[in-house]
Amino acid sequence: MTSVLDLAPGPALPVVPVVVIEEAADAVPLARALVAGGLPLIEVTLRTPAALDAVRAIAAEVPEAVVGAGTVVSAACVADAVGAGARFLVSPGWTERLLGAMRESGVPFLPGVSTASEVVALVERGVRDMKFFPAEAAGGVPYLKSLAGPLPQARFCPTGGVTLASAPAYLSLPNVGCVGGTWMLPPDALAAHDWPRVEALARGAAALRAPAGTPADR
Ligand SMILES: O=C(O)C(=O)C[C@H](O)[C@H](O)COP(=O)(O)O
Repeated sequence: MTSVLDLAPGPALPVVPVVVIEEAADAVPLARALVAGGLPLIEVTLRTPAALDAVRAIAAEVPEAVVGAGTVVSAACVADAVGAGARFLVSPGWTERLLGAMRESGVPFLPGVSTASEVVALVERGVRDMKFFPAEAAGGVPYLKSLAGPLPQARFCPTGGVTLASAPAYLSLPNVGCVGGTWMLPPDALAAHDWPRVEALARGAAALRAPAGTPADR
């Protein structure tokens, strides 16, 4: 199956913006700002009542975006997200049941891990791409560096506490395909509908170099 990391058109993307949306009406202008800034792969977290409507609106009205769902923590979330038009799924963790539902959904998925045993268990189940969450709190760059030795087959999207300043160190690691974060979507900019600011922050994130050797570079 296609990896989430390979979904966006064009060159490999260094950053997946993670959206926490309060107002579904903001979804389309927000997605357009992210796309204009160069971040077409958009993860909408299912944390707010507006999330599914936001996924639906972006899927219907922003064809340049590849919208997915985050905070997918149950089989019901998988069904809701795919039903709303999510083209990929991201979870902060995983269970056998959730992994089964994500596999059956037919769309690419990134299950979350924060320990070596969880990585081994996913590799054992044929999953190579995973979210490393919560990246900073779980050990950050040194932790991922340590995993690359014994588990080089796993490729990570570190998310959780990652910033514009810390992203380059992650992106320089051989086992990092991209990073996820919310820093290009400050709550005050969203509340003020300051889409030019979101676009500018997205542009800064998109300008971070995608790691060499990510699929689009091969
Ligand atoms: O909701 C989810 O599914 C999550 O796993 C958590 C998010 O990926 C992080 O909360 C990212 O947020 P920042 O730390 O602000 O970059």
